[in-house]
Amino acid sequence: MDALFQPVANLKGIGTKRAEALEKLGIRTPYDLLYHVPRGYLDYSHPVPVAAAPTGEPCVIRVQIVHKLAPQFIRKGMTIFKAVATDGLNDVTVILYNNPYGFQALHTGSWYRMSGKLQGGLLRREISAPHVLADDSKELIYPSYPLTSGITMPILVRAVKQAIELMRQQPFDWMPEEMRLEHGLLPLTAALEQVHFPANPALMETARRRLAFDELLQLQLGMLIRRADNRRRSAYPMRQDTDLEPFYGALPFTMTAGQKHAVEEITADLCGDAPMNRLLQGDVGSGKTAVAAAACYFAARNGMQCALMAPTEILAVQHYHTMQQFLEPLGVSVGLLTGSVRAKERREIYEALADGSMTLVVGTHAIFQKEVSFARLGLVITDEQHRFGVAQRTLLADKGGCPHKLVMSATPIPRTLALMIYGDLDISVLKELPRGRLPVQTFAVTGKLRQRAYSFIRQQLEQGHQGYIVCPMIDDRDESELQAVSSYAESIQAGAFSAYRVGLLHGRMKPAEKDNVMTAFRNHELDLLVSTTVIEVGVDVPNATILLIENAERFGLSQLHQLRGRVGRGSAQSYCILMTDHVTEDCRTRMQIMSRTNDGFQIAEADLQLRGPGDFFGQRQHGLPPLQIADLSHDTQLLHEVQETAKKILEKDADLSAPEHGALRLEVLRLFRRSGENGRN
Ligand SMILES: Nc1ncnc2c1ncn2[C@@H]1O[C@H](COP(=O)(O)OP(=O)(O)OP(=O)(O)O)[C@@H](O)[C@H]1O
Repeated sequence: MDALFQPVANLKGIGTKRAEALEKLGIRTPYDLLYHVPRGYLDYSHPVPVAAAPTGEPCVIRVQIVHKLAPQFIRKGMTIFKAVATDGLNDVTVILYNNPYGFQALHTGSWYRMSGKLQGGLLRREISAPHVLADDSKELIYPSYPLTSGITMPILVRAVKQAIELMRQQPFDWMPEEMRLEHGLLPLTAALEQVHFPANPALMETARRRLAFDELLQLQLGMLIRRADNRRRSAYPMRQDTDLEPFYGALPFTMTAGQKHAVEEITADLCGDAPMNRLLQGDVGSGKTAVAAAACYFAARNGMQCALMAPTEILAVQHYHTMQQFLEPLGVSVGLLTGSVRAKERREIYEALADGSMTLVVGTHAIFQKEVSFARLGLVITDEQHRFGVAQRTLLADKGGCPHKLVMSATPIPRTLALMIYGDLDISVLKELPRGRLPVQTFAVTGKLRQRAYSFIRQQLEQGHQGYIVCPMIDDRDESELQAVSSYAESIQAGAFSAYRVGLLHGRMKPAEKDNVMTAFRNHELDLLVSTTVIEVGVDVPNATILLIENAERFGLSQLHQLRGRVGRGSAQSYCILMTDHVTEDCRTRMQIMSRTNDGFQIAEADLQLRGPGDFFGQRQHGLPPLQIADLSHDTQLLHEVQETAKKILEKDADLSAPEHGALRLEVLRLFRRSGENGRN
């Protein structure tokens, strides 16, 4: 078993240079190679006759080399090698580019299977740069691996075969047989072998299932252990009898039962000995900010300072105003710390935070600066939505020993998935929206109806409401796109909306300019705001009742839902118009889903199905180790089984310290090490 964990350079055909290249793929040992699973497979088992091969489509043919032509030297760096082959009935020309070794390996008179795309007419068919396999090969399904420069497919295949051989000599499996049989899983050695060189497609699936099970189980265990670790730390416990009534009494509305319940869960955590690590999940507009404010008030009454981090200046300013409105009348001092706060004010805030005279600071990543120190930081609130990296969160947490942490997210995700992704957090969910909210009515229309849509918007503005028009920009730095959005705003101001006050907001504006526009919109000095997606997260102007999204096809479902959440935040009926001339099936499906439901959970689930978890989570830094085999959106059944298993394992052995869990523990560490960070602390 030892050789499996020695440097990969020891394998035949690898050496130091290739070992360095493999390191780029995260491969250091033969064991790592075993987990470098194929991205796909080339299945040579069903060749078709040359005459029946569809032009330009991937297929496999079985041919004999008839004769090889002289190489054609085209220019420096380009030599073409050709051979004529036949399947017994029809000829096909095999073409290789700059591949003398591949050409040498083809022998006249021998039979091969070739995978590629056929081109040319019926009389002169060609196959360019095919993957080639000797016809008498025992393995007909071949792996196709992610590669890196200096490592070709044959090199990797040869190395993987050696790694498999090493594992075969001394098979091992961390999973007890009983568990394996209970879940119908292959032994580890067989699974690793079959995932690389499957005897048939069914076995490949079974092998993947075993490895996906392992991966998910290790992820789940890692998250749960981290949660348990967190519980063992000690935090400053707050007083249970802290009176929240003054806060509730000063709120301009009555909290929903859901909000109150979330506040209870949070304050119970704050009174515990261990630091809180909680996710507050709620659909768009569900009132998470008020819950966060209650938590800040509670901490403040206990003499602790709080930090609330927003992703953009616009949101930081908005949260700052909200917190001021809710908390300052109750004697809680609130400060704003963003990149555009002037140096003098900033210094004052630094001082006030350091000497403890300021209780709550709201800001962007400006809060991370090393000049910022707190007298007694007790609570840190961030928004998962806000794409703070784990590293940044850690930085802030470091500023105050072991503060309580609350993460807010407006992306409702299915429960099994949440248990996995946020396995290290406790979860509070806001299920209902504040009373009196009406679902946003949503329509998908084509550009032909633009004038009607504008007239509909005018009706809303006429009634004293406000509206947004969102113009997507692919690239914020692209001058011509920026120009297009600006001209759009100018042209509607001069035309369809000449009787109204139109504002423009885009990502390239200076923070102070953005702030001015948002303030004007909030104060109803503007009726209509043309905006790029900077309004996407969290902007809260309840008087806005109409939203038009141009080129709606450019957005994924979750993003459309976020955008739509900018209206329907008051008691008036709100509307969302999705404008698109796109007619693809996928786009139509998205528009239909949006028109049909306002339920964030349903939308998130549909989004997950349509795009897969990679895109769904997008650039958001959720701090999860990258999964190589399992697919969080499709392996739902497996997720259930894994969660049950993880629970059972930890009930008996909370930190996997029992000797029989030694190997499993190593695997968990390996998985988390792959993510390059120590996670969500
Ligand atoms: N219980 C309530 N009753 C009435 N209005 C409420 C209540 N709670 C919050 N609101 C108001 O609802 C609006 C939305 O609240 P908030 O901005 O906290 O939503 P959110 O959950 O942060 O949404 P998003 O994820 O879209 O930012 C705000 O204008 C807020 O003042």
